[in-house]
Amino acid sequence: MSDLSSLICDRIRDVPDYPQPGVMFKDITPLLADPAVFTAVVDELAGAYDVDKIVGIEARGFILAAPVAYRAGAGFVPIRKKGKLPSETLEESYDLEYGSATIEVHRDAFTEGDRVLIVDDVLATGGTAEATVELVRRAGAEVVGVAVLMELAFLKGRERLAGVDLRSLVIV
Ligand SMILES: O=P(O)(O)OC[C@H]1O[C@H](OP(=O)(O)OP(=O)(O)O)[C@H](O)[C@@H]1O
Ligand SMILES: Nc1ncnc2[nH]cnc12
Repeated sequence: MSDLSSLICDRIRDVPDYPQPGVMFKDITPLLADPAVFTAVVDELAGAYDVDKIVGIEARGFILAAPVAYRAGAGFVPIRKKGKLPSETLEESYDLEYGSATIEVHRDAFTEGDRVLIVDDVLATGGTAEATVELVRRAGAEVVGVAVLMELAFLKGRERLAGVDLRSLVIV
């Protein structure tokens, strides 16, 4: 395991049975509160891709994706839960580890052919990431990759992202 991966592991707290029995919740708030680790994560992701836009997924994805966009000199595009974006949207519905949701992106969020990196905190079943890839492509952009802090390998989310470059800073 790399130095950064072990720092990340040390700063992610396991919370059993949240938000429902049987789920081991990966809480990133200790990592966010540690300036050295938070900065190292943002720098690592911002330096690894040549993209026009970074996409962040509400809500935890925003916390990582916005500083990555700033550091990379890229634009930031929010993917929001249904009903929060004010202009015309595209939407996708999906299931995740502990529920289901519908997400949206503004129809005009991208310039045709924009190269895009999707950033989120956790990849679990992959439902959220798969729906986001679909939305970005429907909106006319190219998905260069998906980057997450932590991948829960036993939920096999990676299998739902066939053909997509997936980078997980930690795989558990
Ligand atoms: O791989 P999946 O099974 O789809 O799960 C991963 C998603 O679940 C969490 O978001 P959540 O919908 O809980 O929203 P939040 O960021 O608002 O807490 C997490 O931030 C990912 O986006
Ligand atoms: N176990 C988990 N911990 C944190 N975020 C999640 N999103 C989906 N499953 C999760």
